[in-house]
Amino acid sequence: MHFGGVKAVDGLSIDLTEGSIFGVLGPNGSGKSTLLAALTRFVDLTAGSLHLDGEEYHRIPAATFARRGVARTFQTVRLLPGLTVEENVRLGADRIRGRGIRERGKGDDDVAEAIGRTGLRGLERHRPGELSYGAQRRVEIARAIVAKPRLLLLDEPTAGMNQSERQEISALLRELREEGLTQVLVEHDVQMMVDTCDHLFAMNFGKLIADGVPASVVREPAVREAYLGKRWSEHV
Ligand SMILES: Nc1ncnc2c1ncn2[C@@H]1O[C@H](COP(=O)(O)OP(=O)(O)OP(=O)(O)O)[C@@H](O)[C@H]1O
Repeated sequence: MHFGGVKAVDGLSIDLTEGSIFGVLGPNGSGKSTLLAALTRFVDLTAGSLHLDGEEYHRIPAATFARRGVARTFQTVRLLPGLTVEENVRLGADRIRGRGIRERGKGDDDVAEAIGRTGLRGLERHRPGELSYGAQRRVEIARAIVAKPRLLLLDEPTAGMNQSERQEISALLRELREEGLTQVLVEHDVQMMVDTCDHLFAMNFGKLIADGVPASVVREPAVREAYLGKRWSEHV
């Protein structure tokens, strides 16, 4: 992924296997969000290819690609303020199945299940503005999982949260993994990444500088130099 002269993601090759949580770690501007955007077809690749179940998908339009079972959450909260929690979550199912939000009834079980799995029961009728920031982020996760994706990409889901809210999200992601949901998680909180992920990819200047078991990756000198040197003491 190049933007003019900026090599946002460059010569990167990764494999995601089913049922694991993959973390992407790297300093600001190292290409993490661009990688997620590419994986979900939000941007076109400059070169290279993407495969899902061995099938190429880098030319499939983003709108139809969502139906292949890939969902994402964004760096900033993107809920519709005028809708209730339940209606916001239902949007995730409607987007995939092409239904209108007012068509009630269908998919209600899925909506209730996603709300339950993300710990939002009792808040269905609230609007996002009435919820804590942590709860708003959980609504986003509920909206992303309501259509039962196979792959969930999360861009800094705990940004702006306190320690206990982060632990809550980490536990939720691990629960979803136990149910078989493969995830790619971008986060700056190193300890959370080590605690949550099965595998880490470390990036710098758009390139992969290390990958493997989280505890080993964060000990690699190149990773510490690129990222942890400055932040390690803040996070661990
Ligand atoms: N649409 C764009 N046009 C031009 N340059 C871009 C665009 N999107 C990203 N970039 C550049 O690509 C590089 C990687 O950006 P990206 O947002 O992917 O990094 P990041 O690792 O997600 O950073 P952060 O941790 O701050 O979110 C940066 O130099 C950024 O300025």
